[in-house]
This record gives sequence, structure tokens and C-alpha cells, in this order.
Amino acid sequence: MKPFRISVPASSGNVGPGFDSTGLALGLYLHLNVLEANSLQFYSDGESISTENHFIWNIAEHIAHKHGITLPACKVQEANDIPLARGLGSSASAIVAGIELANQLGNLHLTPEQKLQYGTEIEGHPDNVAPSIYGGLIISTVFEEKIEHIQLKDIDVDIVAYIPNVELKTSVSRNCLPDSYKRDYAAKASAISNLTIAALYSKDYKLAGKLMEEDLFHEPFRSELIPNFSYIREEAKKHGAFGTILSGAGPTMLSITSKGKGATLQRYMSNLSLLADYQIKYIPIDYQGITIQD
Ligand SMILES: Nc1ncnc2c1ncn2[C@@H]1O[C@H](COP(=O)(O)OP(=O)(O)O)[C@@H](O)[C@H]1O
Ligand SMILES: N[C@@H](CCOP(=O)(O)O)C(=O)O
Repeated sequence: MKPFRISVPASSGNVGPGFDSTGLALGLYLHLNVLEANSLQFYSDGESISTENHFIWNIAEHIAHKHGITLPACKVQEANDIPLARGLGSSASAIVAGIELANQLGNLHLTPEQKLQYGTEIEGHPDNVAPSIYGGLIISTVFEEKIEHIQLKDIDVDIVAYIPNVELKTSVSRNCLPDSYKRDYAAKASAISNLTIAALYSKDYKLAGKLMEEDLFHEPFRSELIPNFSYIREEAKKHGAFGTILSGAGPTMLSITSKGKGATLQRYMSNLSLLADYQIKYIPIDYQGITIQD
């Protein structure tokens, strides 16, 4: 077996009002280095860990099982820049990595569409899995059991993320959401979402940022779980952000600002004493999605 390396980007789900359907790939990565070995070995950031009930290995085995194969022994070294349970799609990146691990080890020749299908079945919604596979900004939905998706390339904005040092499980944050919305409310929420995508497509980032902050599908119900929600939004706006939204289910928040202004916004926000224990990062958009290197 030739050694190989899988790299999967993080992602920010929803992008404001695109609940469960829109996501942006971000330049923070989960890497798996895979080498030949006589027994199965898994290392995470240099430490040996058990593969029993290991999230990524379980997914690889699940995919292998679907295709009627057994995975060969190997040594997997994981290095992960994506903080867990912060709304940066760590679970989707891990799922995509597990699918790719099975694909490579089992010579399954999966297409990107098959990976998206499998990943979405496991994650439950495609908004993180799709950008982790394809890169860029992806709008997608499950339709007649298939996943339709469109990629918007060249999003000419800078991204700044505010990552608090507390975790929030996506499952917990989803429990706060209503089971249904009334027709007028849903129509308004959907109009805001449609116009946000049209604004992004037209590169009207000022309008896109304004509309992103008007989401009605999830942010109004989640904001009270999020530390400094209004404060971050207001401070970022004062210093050039077009808009500031929850990343995925939170607790990370994310601003979009003009191309070239990200570093300045990052510096300004890093000086706020209320945010002293946050990681505040200027993160590039990833346009490659998953990559495999020999
Ligand atoms: N690289 C990884 N290795 C093992 N488990 C992971 C990895 N990444 C994510 N997970 C699992 O996914 C959980 C986080 O998923 P979730 O609550 O959906 O948050 P998010 O996807 O926003 O980071 C972690 O607590 C862990 O159980
Ligand atoms: N659409 C999902 C996105 C969850 O993203 P995560 O990064 O928090 O897992 C939701 O809003 O629940």
C-alpha cells in the first residue's frame, strides 16, 4: 500500500438564513496520514488511541461494510486544526474523512456525489458535508432521495471567526428550534434566505451581510445560548463587517467583511477585553474541498 494523506476543510453551515442547506468551506483542516502497517493503529496528534468506537474509523468501516469489503490494516495519523463542537463542522469533516479513508483503502472509486450522499445520510443535513467535499460556498438539498447542489465560486469577502472556549453540541443547539413555523413566518424567512443567496451571487456583499443577520429560521432561537452574541455583532459592524452570523449551530460567530479587511477586523476584535478568551481568526475560504496526496 502506498502512503497517502487525506485533507478535509472545516465548514460553516447555514451562512445566516440558509438553514441546513448552505455552507462555506474554511481553511482549517483535518488531516489523516495513512501508512502501511501489520496491525490497525490510530494516532491523534501523536497519541495512540483506540479504534474501538472511534468516530472516523467507525465511519470508514460502515462504508466498507456497505460495499461488502473489509478494510486492510494500516496506521492512521490524525492531525486536526478544527475545534470540536464549536460550529465549524468538525463532525462533517470527520465523516468525510472516514468516507474517504474507506474509499482509498478499499479502492471503492466513489464519486463526489456518492460521498455527498453517504455523508449526508450520516450527518442528517448536507450543508457542512457538501463544502467539505467540494470547497467554496455550496447550496444543497435532499430532493427525491438525491442531493442537488450548486457551488458558488469566488466569494470576494474575508472571513473572521470568533471561537469561544466553550463547546456546544449541535444536537443540543438543534433542540432549541421550533418543530414548525407558521406560513407567513416561513414565507418571510424563505424570502430572506433567497435574497441572501441572490445577493451573494451578485456579489452585493453589503446586502448579503445585512440579510444574513435577519435569519428567522434558527438564530432567534439559538442566540441566547451564544455568549456575547449581540456584542460581537455590534462591535464587528462598527469595524467594517458587512454582517456577523452564527457559524453552524454555534457557539462560534463569523463575520464577513471586504476583501483585504479581514486582518484589520481580526486585530480590532482581538483587542476587546470581553473576548479575551476567544480564538479570533482570519480564516481563508477553501476552494478545493477534500484533497488526497501521495
Ligand atoms: N476528528 C474527530 N475525531 C473524532 N470525533 C470527532 C472528530 N471531529 C468531530 N468529532 C465528533 O463530533 C462531535 C462534534 O460534533 P458537533 O456537535 O456536530 O459539532 P461541530 O460539527 O459543530 O464541531 C465531537 O464531540 C466528536 O464526538
Ligand atoms: N445546519 C446545521 C449546521 C450545524 O453545523 P455544526 O458545525 O454546528 O455541526 C444546524 O444549524 O444545526
